[in-house]
Amino acid sequence: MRFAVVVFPGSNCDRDMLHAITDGLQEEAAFVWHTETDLSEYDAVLLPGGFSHGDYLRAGAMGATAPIMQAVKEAAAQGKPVLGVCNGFQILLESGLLPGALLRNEKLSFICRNVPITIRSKDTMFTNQFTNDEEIVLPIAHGDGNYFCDEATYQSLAEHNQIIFTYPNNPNGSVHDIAGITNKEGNVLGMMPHPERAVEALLGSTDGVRLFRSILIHWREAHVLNA
Ligand SMILES: NC(=O)CC[C@H](N)C(=O)O
Repeated sequence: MRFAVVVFPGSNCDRDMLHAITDGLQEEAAFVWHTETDLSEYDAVLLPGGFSHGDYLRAGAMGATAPIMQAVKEAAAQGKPVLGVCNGFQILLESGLLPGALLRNEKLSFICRNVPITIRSKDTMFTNQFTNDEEIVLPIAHGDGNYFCDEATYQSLAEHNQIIFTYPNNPNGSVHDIAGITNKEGNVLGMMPHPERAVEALLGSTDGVRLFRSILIHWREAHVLNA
């Protein structure tokens, strides 16, 4: 399986993301610069964390206008897995691929620590290696991680099982403790916690590998086992 790691000016988790795929998952991954326009040779698209364009204007707002985003939208429309982590989540929201917005953390300070995360749905291509209500540990590292959507959007997210991760101890003020959501089709996931920083026991958690393995297993079931 071939993963694209999209790199924006100011991305700083792109190498961790590549490492998670090539070393954690033992699959292929390549960097794709934000000015590129074609992702057709990839099976999945990863938008890494960081500070694209220095978070100027709003975090993710300028990244969302990059030439590569048209190709990301095409990949999403084709049903390919698209994962945005942290700044990648911010870019997915700003580009309209996911609903809602990420505001400044409630207490206005940058938070960088491991936190518990609850799996709310294992029935996705990103979470099939977990169990429902399982608690895992992932690092967070953000200043703008306070997820917000209006009540109607929340009701729709809940109704369509699009809320995938929540915080049992809400660190940033996110509405309804939301840490990660998918689109209605379930193939675009945005999340604030960093699975790519949780792929080695030495660094405190390997729970992130199970998320990447979920994508691989889903893809193999759809493309290899049925071939
Ligand atoms: N680790 C990150 O991706 C940081 C995200 C973002 N720019 C913030 O501080 O909110």
